[in-house]
Amino acid sequence: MTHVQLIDIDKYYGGYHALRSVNLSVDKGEFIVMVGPSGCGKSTTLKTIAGLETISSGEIWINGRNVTREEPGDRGIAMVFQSYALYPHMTVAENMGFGLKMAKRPQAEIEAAVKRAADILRISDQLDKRPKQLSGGQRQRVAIGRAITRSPEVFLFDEPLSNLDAALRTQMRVELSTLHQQLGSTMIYVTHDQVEAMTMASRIVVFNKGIIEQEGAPLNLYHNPANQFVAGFLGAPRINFINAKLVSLRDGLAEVALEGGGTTIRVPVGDASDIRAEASLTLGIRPESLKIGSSAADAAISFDGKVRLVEQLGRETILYVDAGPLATVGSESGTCNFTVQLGNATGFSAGEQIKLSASTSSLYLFGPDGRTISRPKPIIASL
Ligand SMILES: Nc1ncnc2c1ncn2[C@@H]1O[C@H](COP(=O)(O)OP(=O)(O)OP(=O)(O)O)[C@@H](O)[C@H]1O
Repeated sequence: MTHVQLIDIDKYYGGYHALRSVNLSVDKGEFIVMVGPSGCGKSTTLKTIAGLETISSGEIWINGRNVTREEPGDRGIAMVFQSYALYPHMTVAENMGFGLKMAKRPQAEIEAAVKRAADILRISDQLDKRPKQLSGGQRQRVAIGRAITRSPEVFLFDEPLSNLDAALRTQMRVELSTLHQQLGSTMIYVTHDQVEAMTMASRIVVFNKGIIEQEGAPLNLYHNPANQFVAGFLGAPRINFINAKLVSLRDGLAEVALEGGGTTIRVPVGDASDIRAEASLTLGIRPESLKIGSSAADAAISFDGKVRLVEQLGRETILYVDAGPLATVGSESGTCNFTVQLGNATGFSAGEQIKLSASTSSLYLFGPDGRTISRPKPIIASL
């Protein structure tokens, strides 16, 4: 059942067009995570749902009701911000019960709601403390508890974990996912953190310059990006892009010349009949698809490189490799950098010469307009 619906939302800040015809349907109980580069309109979208920003045109529906012109307090939502915005002079219990007190609910109901939320968030022993006596993680739990006590129809989260250290963030991520399972509420969540997006979302929505580029289940977006922007945005380390040119296109097979490398490869493509020879294309190779040596099965592309930096993370090893004349996109100062992600590989050192290869079945190809025209074949596990 559709729970939150944004219909053709446009938002101008003065002359600046911050949201451009945004359409989004959120089902009851979904966990939507909105991602995108800084300034792309994520927070604005969240604030328009909350009613903290008016929209220039379009409609917002929550639970079958057109709330476009309703006050924030009447929309049945609760929002948790990056800054916890707790009242310093109130106890934890008073902070958590404040919304209900303002709504003039009976004291017994407030106490029961605070107790329930505190039990869920495991802060029952902190209720008499003041915010300054709490750790960052505990404060954020109080802020979430304040949202829970109001039994909202929809939770909105604006980067709620970004002020916490890495360990606490991981813990809170698990707790928020558990909370979502327990409450079964609709949650809409903005983050810059890829891991949060990939692990918490039932659906990720990728924003760019005020539009939605693509939405879908996390792994589906990762494996089937609609375009170069989404492929470049999801994935850490980031996908490698190489400039290329279309030589010819025949029987669904594109002959593609890699710029600078003198290498020509053949890639099966989907609908690319509108693309002419000599058109500029971009080849994409995920860091985990690059193999050392020419070991990639059906190695379609292989080249020599020099290791510039080795990052050993225990579970995995990341190599940053300069690879001669090939023209990678987005690398600093015109150098050609490839990122290679290996399992826990030891024995590599800066300055070392290596050979890299990738198989045809692991390549992405993007058209002149950025649209995905070829993507890796899905791996079908043999039983
Ligand atoms: N109150 C405002 N007045 C004018 N422009 C604004 C206002 N709020 C946001 N903007 C502009 O609208 C655009 C979208 O802002 P928004 O805060 O939604 O981005 P965001 O995707 O949440 O970014 P970030 O990830 O950096 O928080 C930005 O270019 C921003 O500068």
